[in-house]
Amino acid sequence: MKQYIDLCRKIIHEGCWIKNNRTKTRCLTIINADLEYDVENNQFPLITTRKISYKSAISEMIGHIRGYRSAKQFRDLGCNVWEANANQNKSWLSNPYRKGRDDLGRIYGVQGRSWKKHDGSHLDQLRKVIQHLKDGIDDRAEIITFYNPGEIEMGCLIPCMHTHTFSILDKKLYLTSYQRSCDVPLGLSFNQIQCFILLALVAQITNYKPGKVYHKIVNAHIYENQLSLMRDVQLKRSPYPLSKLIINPKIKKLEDIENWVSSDDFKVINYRFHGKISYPFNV
Ligand SMILES: Nc1nc(=O)c2c([nH]1)NC[C@@H]1CN(c3ccc(C(=O)N[C@@H](CCC(=O)O)C(=O)O)cc3)CN21
Ligand SMILES: O=c1ccn([C@H]2C[C@H](O)[C@@H](COP(=O)(O)O)O2)c(=O)[nH]1
Repeated sequence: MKQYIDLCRKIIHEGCWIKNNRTKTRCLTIINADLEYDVENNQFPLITTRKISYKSAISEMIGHIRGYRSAKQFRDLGCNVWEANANQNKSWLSNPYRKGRDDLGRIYGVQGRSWKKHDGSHLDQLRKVIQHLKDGIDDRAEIITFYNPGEIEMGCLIPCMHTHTFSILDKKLYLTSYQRSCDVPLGLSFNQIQCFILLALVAQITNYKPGKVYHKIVNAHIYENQLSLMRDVQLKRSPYPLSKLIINPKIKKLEDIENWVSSDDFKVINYRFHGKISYPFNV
């Protein structure tokens, strides 16, 4: 929790006001943040200074792993956070690539699971990385990237956590995750959980001990309409000790995640939290 609180304080003390054209809202912004999560010692980075819907964050990650492109698919898994980006942003609603209600376009998992190649075939980046790791291979490019500059206009949003690199060191698996843009009050509460479970899950299905996640953020911001809740409510609270995460040991392969895994396969132990805070969501 300390690193999250320090980041929020840093944005408030050192941030610059930047007008964001997409949302028409000003953001207090800093450039560069480095966070770490200790998966080896099961220090689950679930925010304690407000109640977090962690099941929704876990379901979102499962959806990206499955390559979902519709807000309905996310909803059916128990994650409602893509509804607004699919159906409320004016420029996406008039985008010719949008395939009707709930469509998100070629975002995140669509690129991760079916990157279009020059010859018309598709590349499954995640399957390649998992196969390599299982075979003990780290080619120093065990990279899954959702950022396809040639298809940006085909999605409702440019992927925020856009690249995940896995590394093997001393029989342990590490993850470095890159994020270009971070809504610290809302998005980061989810993204920390997602980085953690991505390493924990991939380590489990490739038979490695998990090590750490290194989470590298470029633009970290607090929207103007979120600032007083963060400064005067959330940051006034004292954090509780971190919780632990138990993942169903029956999850053994990628197909399990594709076919039956849900947020019910993730149990959070000892989650103590302060009351709910409803931050505004800027579409
Ligand atoms: N402005 C903005 N911020 C984001 O964090 C964000 C986007 N847009 N667009 C795409 C995704 C969607 N994400 C979101 C969107 C909403 C919540 C949110 O409203 N969270 C509530 C609880 C929601 C629930 O109960 O499921 C929260 O209080 O954390 C979280 C992540 C992260 N992303
Ligand atoms: O996983 C996510 C997804 C999105 N966000 C936030 C970061 C920004 O506030 C918006 C995206 O807006 P852009 O104008 O495309 O940067 O969503 C996040 O924090 N985490």
